[in-house]
Amino acid sequence: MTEAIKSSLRDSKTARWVVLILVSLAMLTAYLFMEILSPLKTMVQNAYGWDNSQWGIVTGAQGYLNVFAGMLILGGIILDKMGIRFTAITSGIVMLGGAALKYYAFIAEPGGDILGIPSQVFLAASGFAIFCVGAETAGITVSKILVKWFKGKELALSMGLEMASARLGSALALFGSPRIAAAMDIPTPIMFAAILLLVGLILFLVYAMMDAKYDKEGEAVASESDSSDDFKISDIGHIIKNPGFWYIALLCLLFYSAVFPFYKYGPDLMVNKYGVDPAKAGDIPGWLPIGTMLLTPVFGTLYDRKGKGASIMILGAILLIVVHLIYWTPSLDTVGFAYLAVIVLGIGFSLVPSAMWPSVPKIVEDRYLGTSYALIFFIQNIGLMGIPILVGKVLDIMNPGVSDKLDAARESLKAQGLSASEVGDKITEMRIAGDLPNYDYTNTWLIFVGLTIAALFLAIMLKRQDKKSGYGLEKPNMA
Ligand SMILES: C[C@H](NC(=O)[C@@H](N)CCCCN)C(=O)O
Repeated sequence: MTEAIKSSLRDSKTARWVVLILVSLAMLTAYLFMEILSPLKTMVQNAYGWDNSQWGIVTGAQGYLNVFAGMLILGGIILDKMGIRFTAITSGIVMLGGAALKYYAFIAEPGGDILGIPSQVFLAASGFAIFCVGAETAGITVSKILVKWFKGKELALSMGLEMASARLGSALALFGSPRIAAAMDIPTPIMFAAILLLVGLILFLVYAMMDAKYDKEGEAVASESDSSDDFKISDIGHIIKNPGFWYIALLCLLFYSAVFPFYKYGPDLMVNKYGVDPAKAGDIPGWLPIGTMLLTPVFGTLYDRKGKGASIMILGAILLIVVHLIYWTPSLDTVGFAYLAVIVLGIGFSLVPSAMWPSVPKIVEDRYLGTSYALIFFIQNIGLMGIPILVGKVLDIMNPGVSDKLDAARESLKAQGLSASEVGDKITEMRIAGDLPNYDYTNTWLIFVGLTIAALFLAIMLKRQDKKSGYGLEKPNMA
């Protein structure tokens, strides 16, 4: 009888799936906020006069605290020391705090400079940097939650479904945000997304109650004492001596740098190169997360059953080169090509992660797994920070005078007493009519082409190292 009560929660399929729904929806809200501003680049620039470098400062803020202040590593240590409940709730609060600051930057439109950066840009970047500390920590916490509840059961499936839910969050932001901004104003979608983060925090609180019950039932002792997912500073020395770790970490950096920053610049590319209406700027890039939701589990199953992990990563990198070459080629400027490229990107962005993440346990020993994932995310964040900044800077350099012309038009409209939203709408109209210039992305897009070529090179090196070290990347995961 006592045994039956003890094991009731963990063995309850319903409880497990309730946990999965709670944390998946919480991650949906996190990924939704992560991309809420991405499809608004054209509108934000038209309304507030940010140049591309300033856009890069805000969208690259993902890594300021996670990389420079080592918050991702600290998040791993906090998770290890303070446990799942504390870290889940704290990360929810941190995300909400960062989101509130970002919203304030847009609603208050503060004037003046902070550290030589326009106050609005500085506060929006600070809010996003804080939010991303919470979001990355929430990501590693949710993985640990799923291991706790699903280990030995439907673990891979639960992880796939949680990832699909997160991708749905990105898609909702890309499709919904510009429509809401066009119908209302720019701060409104940010406010909605912040309110959803509050819902995400409530979901984490509900989860914490279930988790406390689970632990009370005593079953958790075994799983909590399984320290394979814990972050340990002492492990770092062992991990970085492994060449396979470096290949996969750098591949992750290059690969994700060619994809996630696409969310930040792709919608504006659609407006400037393909003539898409800014209120629908996220529609074409929005098919990327939808495609990956469906395809990642398919390719994951393929890898589980048939193997060929290193080859899958090589194929994924080749597809990414094709995609970015299509976006780069000036003559391929009809919407059909934009859709074609995003479909191929969806296949590539499903292939690589479905092989990359399950390959890590083949390269590093189980006891170093938690630390390895945190380190890979840390290295990945360097790219997620650096690439948006670089793309913004290069875009400004490659388009001399464009921001100045937009600024001059904005100033004269402001002088007529129009609000930021009204100025934005007018500038948009003038750009569509050809009275004001658009940005030419051609040379700038070579950054993405270069990243994908480097990713292909690393994927080939990883396959060679696999042959040498016998990681078994080409072997199926299932016996
Ligand atoms: C699993 C993986 N997640 C990450 O790579 C996170 N470190 C970064 C998420 C940033 C989202 N803009 C993924 O989402 O594939």
